Amino acid sequence: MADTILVLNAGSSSLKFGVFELCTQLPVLMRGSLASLNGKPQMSVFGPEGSQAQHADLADGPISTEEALEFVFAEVEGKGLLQSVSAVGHRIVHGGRDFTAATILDPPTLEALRALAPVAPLHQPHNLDIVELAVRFLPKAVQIGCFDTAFHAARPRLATLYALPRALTDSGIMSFGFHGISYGHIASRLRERYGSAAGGRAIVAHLGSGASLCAMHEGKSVATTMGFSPLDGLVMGTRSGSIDPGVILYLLQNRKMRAHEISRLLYDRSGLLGVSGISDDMQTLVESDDPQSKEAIDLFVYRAGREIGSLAAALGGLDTLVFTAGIGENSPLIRDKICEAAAWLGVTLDAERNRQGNERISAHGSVVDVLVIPTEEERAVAEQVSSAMSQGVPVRDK
Ligand SMILES: Nc1ncnc2c1ncn2[C@@H]1O[C@H](COP(=O)(O)OP(=O)(O)O)[C@@H](O)[C@H]1O
Ligand SMILES: CC(=O)OP(=O)(O)O
Ligand SMILES: [Mg+2]
Repeated sequence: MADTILVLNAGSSSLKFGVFELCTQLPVLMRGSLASLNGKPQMSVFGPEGSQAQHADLADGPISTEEALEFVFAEVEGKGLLQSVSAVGHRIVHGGRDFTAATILDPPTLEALRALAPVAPLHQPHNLDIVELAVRFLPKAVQIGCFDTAFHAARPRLATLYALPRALTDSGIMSFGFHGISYGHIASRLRERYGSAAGGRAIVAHLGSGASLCAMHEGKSVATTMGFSPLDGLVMGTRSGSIDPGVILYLLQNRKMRAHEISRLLYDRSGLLGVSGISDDMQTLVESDDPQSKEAIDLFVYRAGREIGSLAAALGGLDTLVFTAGIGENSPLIRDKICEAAAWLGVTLDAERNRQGNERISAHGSVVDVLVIPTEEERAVAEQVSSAMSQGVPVRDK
C-alpha cells in the first residue's frame, strides 16, 4: 500500500483529521471530525471525496484528548490505513518567533513549543499532548508540526508592534496572529482563481469557535485581528475578543480576582456563551429566540463589521471578502448581517446565492467580490508536510 500522511487538527472544541495518499495530488482517503468535545461529543467520518458521511454520538459528556485520539486511531485502523502512515502532520497553533515553517517535532522542539502553552491555553497543550500520543501510537512515523502563526510572520513590522517599552517587544511581547494554516489555504485558492494578484486587497473572515479576520495583499498577510494570543479581536464561542486592558487591571486590583480566574473568564466563559448565557455554539443561538442570544449575535456581527473597517483601512480599500470555517461556511444569516455592516465599502450580496452558499455570493456589479471558500486546514497541513518531506524538513538544531 502507498504511504500516507495522517493529519491531526485540534481546535478549541474539535479534533479534525484526514488521511492523504503521499503523491502529487494528495488524494484524501478518509477524513473526519470530532465536534463538541467539551459538551456531547459527536464524530463524523467520510471516506474518499464524495462518499457518504457516517455519524456517531461518542459520549454523554466531555472526553479527554487521549480518548478523542483513540477514536480517531480506531477509525483509521478500521479502514486498514494505520500501517500506511509514514508521516503525521500536526496543526500547532503557536510557533512563536522560532518556528515559521513545517518542522520535525523532536524532543527539543516540543520543549520549546511547550513554553508557549500559557499563551494559547485552549490549544497548545492539546496540540502537544496529541503529538506525544501520536508518537506512542505510531513510533515509526515522522511527526511534523505546521504552525498557525507562520503565515503572519512576514507582516510589516508596525502590524506586529504594541506600544510598549522596546525591551518588552524585543523579548517577544508582540502580535503573532493565528488561523494562518487556514489563511494560507484560502490564499492559494484565491491565487488559483485570480492569478498572482490573489484577489487584490482581500479580507478573509475565519469564523469558527475561534474567529479572526486577516487582511491580505496579493495573498500575503498584512494585518490580522488576533495578536499575542488567540484571545484578541473578534467575539468568539467562549473567548471575549478585544477588551480594554483596564478591565483586567480592575478585576485584579479591585475585584480581587486571581490570574487563573481571569484566564478562565476570558477564555472559557465569555464570548457568545457569556453574552447569551445559553451556548457558545452559533447554530444554537441562531435557532433560539431568546433576546440574550440575539444580543450575542448582534455583538458578534457589530465587532466583525468594525474590524472589517479597520482592516480595510490597513489595506487602503477592499476588493474581495471571503467567508470560511464553521460559521462562515454554513450560516447565510451571519454572512448577510456582516455584509450589511460592510455595505459602505461596496459590499452587495445576492440573497439567493448567499442562501445556497455558492462560491460567489456577491451581487452582479458589487464593488467587492464576496466568496465562500471552505477552509480545508487538514489538506493545507498535508501539502506543507509533503513539500517539507520532499525538501528535507528543517530540524531545529538550537
Ligand atoms: N449551519 C450553521 N449555522 C450557524 N453556525 C454554524 C452552522 N454550522 C456550524 N456552525 C458553527 O460553527 C462553529 C464551529 O466552527 P468550526 O470551524 O468547526 O470550529 P473549530 O474552531 O472548533 O474548528 C460553531 O459555533 C457552530 O455552531
Ligand atoms: C486559533 C484558534 O482560535 O483556533 P480554533 O478556531 O480552531 O479554536
Ligand atoms: Mg478551527
